[in-house]
Amino acid sequence: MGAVGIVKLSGNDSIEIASKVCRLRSGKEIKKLPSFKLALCDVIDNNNKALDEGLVVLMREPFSYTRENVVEIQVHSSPLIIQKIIQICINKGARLAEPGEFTKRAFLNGRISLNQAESVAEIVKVQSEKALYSLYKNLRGMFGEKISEWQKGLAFIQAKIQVECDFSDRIGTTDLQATFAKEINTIRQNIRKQYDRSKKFQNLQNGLLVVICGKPNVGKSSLLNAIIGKERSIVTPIPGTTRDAIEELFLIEGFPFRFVDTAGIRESQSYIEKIGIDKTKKYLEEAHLVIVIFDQSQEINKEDYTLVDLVRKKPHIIVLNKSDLPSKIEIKDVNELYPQEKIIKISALSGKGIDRLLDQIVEKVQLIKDNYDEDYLAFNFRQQNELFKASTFLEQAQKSLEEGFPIDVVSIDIDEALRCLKRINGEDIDEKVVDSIFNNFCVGK
Ligand SMILES: Nc1nc2c(c(=O)[nH]1)N(C=O)[C@@H](CNc1ccc(C(=O)N[C@@H](CCC(=O)O)C(=O)O)cc1)CN2
Ligand SMILES: Nc1nc2c(ncn2[C@@H]2O[C@H](COP(=O)(O)OP(=O)(O)OP(=O)(O)O)[C@@H](O)[C@H]2O)c(=O)[nH]1
Ligand SMILES: [Mg+2]
Repeated sequence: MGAVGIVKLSGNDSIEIASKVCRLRSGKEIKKLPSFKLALCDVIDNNNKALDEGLVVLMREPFSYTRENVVEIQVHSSPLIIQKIIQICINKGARLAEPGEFTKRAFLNGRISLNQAESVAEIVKVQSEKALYSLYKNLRGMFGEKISEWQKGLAFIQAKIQVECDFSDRIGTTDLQATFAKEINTIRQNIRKQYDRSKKFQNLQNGLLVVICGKPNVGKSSLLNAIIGKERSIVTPIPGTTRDAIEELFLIEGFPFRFVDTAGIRESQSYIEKIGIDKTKKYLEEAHLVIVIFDQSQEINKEDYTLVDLVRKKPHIIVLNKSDLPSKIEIKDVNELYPQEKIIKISALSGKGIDRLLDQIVEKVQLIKDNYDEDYLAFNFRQQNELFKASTFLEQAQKSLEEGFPIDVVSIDIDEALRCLKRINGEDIDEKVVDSIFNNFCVGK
């Protein structure tokens, strides 16, 4: 396997510009090439001198990425060659694409919705395998389909409410109003569920924070190194070695985890060590999961106890390290501190038990295995916010119905909710918002 470099041109003049840059080996004219058929060519500079051989392909409007005429020139992927070709294309009348411009055109020309376009931006920076499969579904418009389904449902309820409003002057709660309220609630719950899943997923996407803590010298840094498989954190027999928190990203079963090795917690006189310990406490507050380590070759002492309160409210895993040394801790003593916790024996030094610990981490972060189904999601704050607003408007509509408010009031809230859903797909949206979305893309997308 290998990689090639591609220079992509889109727009009315793209075929003409490409004809001046590429000379087909067959001697034929580029503009006569059929779409989607590669042809061998020489790339020529401003003096008609060939600088590389390449393959060229036309994708004629409207059947292209942007729905405009697109030409791609595939060459050897040397930055110098690519740079030169770009310069030659500019001399022949092309200009550099703005960040996200190809995808923006695909959106403006109606090939994809805004939420599909946004998934392209996410795809290029994807960190976890799981996210990849979800993003593919967004890219293929499955989230958009779901939104349309909700829109249709709401529009239908809206119409039924209007009919009711025109032909009856009943005010006050009726069976019919209760039915409408129930129907709205069903859609609201689906929207809310999608919002919650999306938020949860964002946590996964950013990497779940797993904080390793324990008193000094128990083997926290050794454990971090053992998990990630490299000597990232300094290990010495001197208690108080780690001062600053050390963070490393590591994938388990396709999900990113941010593992943090922290300064050992103890009463310290050292100014620097105190700063480190404060940082540990901050990390503990943010942690999604805490790994508490004991050194089972030493008896439990009061420093171990100080940790109990700090991690009580967090999901945690208890680890007895240095299992290769004679044991001085009874499991039942640790159980007294952390009732109901399964205790895992490991040796960070030999690596024994680390796999079991990783399994336990995945199990502990339950949402990964159980609640995650590789489905389409709202991937960014903009989309999540629209879902949240839509569900709030529907809650309001439902309440108004249940409390017998005039039908117009209900109608306004449903309209607002519909508008939120529309904006996710990019309808009815401010041009400035569209610009700011695409400005955050990288060039070439
Ligand atoms: N060489 C190359 N590879 C690439 C891209 C590209 O632009 N060029 N893409 C850039 O992101 C992605 C692929 N996405 C694409 C999506 C649609 C079309 C396209 O031409 N669609 C037409 C034709 C469909 C057909 O013939 O089946 C269409 O939808 O009408 C091209 C690329 C990833 N790989
Ligand atoms: N025998 C044995 N020694 C270990 C094991 N894990 C760590 N050690 C040793 O214990 C000492 C302390 O290890 P570290 O990983 O630096 O401990 P720490 O918890 O990060 O210590 P501080 O950063 O000082 O809080 C080092 O000498 C390690 O080699 C183990 O599983 N078995
Ligand atoms: Mg350390």
